[in-house]
Amino acid sequence: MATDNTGWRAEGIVKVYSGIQVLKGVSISLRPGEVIGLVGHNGAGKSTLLKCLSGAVTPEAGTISLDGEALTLTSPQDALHRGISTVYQELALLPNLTVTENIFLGEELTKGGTLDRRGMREVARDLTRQFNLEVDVDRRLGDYPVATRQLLEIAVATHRDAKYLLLDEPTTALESAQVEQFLALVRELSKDRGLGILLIDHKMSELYAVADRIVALVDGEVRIDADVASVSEEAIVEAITGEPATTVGADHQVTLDRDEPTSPPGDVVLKVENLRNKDLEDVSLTAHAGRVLGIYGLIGSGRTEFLRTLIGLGAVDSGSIELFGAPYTPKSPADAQRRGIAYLTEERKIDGIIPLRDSVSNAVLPVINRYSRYGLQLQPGRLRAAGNEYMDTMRVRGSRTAPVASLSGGNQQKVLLARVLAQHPKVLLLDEPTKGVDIGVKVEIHRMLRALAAEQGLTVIVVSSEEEEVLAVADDVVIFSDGYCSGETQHAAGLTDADLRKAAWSH
Ligand SMILES: Nc1ncnc2c1ncn2[C@@H]1O[C@H](COP(=O)(O)OP(=O)(O)OP(=O)(O)O)[C@@H](O)[C@H]1O
Repeated sequence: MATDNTGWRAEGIVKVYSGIQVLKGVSISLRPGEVIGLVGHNGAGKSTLLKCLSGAVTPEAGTISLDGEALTLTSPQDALHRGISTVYQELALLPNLTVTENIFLGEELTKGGTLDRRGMREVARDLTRQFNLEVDVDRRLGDYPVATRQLLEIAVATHRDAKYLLLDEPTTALESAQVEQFLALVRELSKDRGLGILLIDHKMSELYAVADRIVALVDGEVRIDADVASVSEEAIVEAITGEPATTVGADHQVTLDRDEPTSPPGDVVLKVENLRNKDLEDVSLTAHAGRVLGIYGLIGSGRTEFLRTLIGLGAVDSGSIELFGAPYTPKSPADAQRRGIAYLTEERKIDGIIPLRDSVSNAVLPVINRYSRYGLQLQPGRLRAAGNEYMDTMRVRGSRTAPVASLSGGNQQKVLLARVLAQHPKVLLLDEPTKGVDIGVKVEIHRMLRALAAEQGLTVIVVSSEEEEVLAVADDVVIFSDGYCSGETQHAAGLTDADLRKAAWSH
């Protein structure tokens, strides 16, 4: 805790949603140059705290002060003018505007009463260069991958004279090289430029790499607030999950018992040969029943486009696909679903959740036909019961009747996984399945996916930017690079993080 008045301090913050105290009197302080790592289970209240501190929501009780002076923040703009800049989980920049327009949104430069387009473009170029972002500042932001947009959000946040930076899970969309770049940036911004940074992150290794202090929130209360040197990862994992760290594992060692027998490759379920389209140069691979196939590759390597092509969202210009031994031409997501393929998107906000429907409906909507008697009359009771069961399996925390958009980010991700399970698929295509999911549940999801393959004979295909995740969950691994996949499969058990990174770069 700060002993003098420098920095900002929040005390006794209480936030209530639907009669429930989501924050139960949280106190936290941040000094210039300091990095706080804020951790906690999905739904612990981390994003809500950040929103209270940035003026996006008003707490029911509590005080915030800056350098000893009491503050009442009325909006994020208000906070911004006082030097508090925030990057939320939901990206806020506008995809239809250019990179430059996004950087200056609402704060455009003028010269002689007119917009100074040239000046703005120059600043934009400088800023993107500083952040090693290879973007054309005149292009639409929406043309760039999520990772680029995420880094740009951070660039924009620091650009506006920020003294304090609040970041909500900024690394979920980044791959390892970009994460390293981001962590270096956090160090530079805090230690060289003196910014105070509050960083929400589920990955212990990232927090231990940059944080000076760790604050762990559990069910809306501060459970740990300690210098990073004085608190062990195990203690934090235990506080968050309520289980000893030895059974859960910190994120960098989320490995399952690799001695467990993996089933030998069963029938070939999916065989892709020389698949080509505008995003895929030449992709061949084979996936078997009863196995988990990990697809590893850098962002832009074609891994996401490949999954989308398999469900009919990308054209097949040439090459062949066989599904269960018969030729398969992907037509549409609905057709793919009828053939037993379930797909989890990486972009839950764009083509995932239906924000205004509740979580149970979100999980079961794609299989609604199964619950209508004689194809006519819906059986809502059975439907909800089934939905609730999947919510339990995925340990979704939060209201099941409120709009799913009011659930925490990690819990929304779990709802989407529940939706995939509800389809009783034979083939699972999962793009970044544990994005934003907390440490405890992440391990559970890995176990569940392996069990679905080993015990029920499903074919599970997982795309992940995290080497640890690929190695923890997959039996076999293929590498995507620049739209190519040779089809050469390696056993995950013998591989290391470094092997994967090297392979992805050297193809
Ligand atoms: N606008 C809202 N309306 C109703 N409930 C909300 C709203 N925003 C958050 N909540 C609830 O507050 C609780 C805390 O959510 P919050 O998003 O702060 O969690 P979190 O710790 O950031 O989780 P995650 O790690 O999943 O991002 C959750 O139970 C969530 O459903």
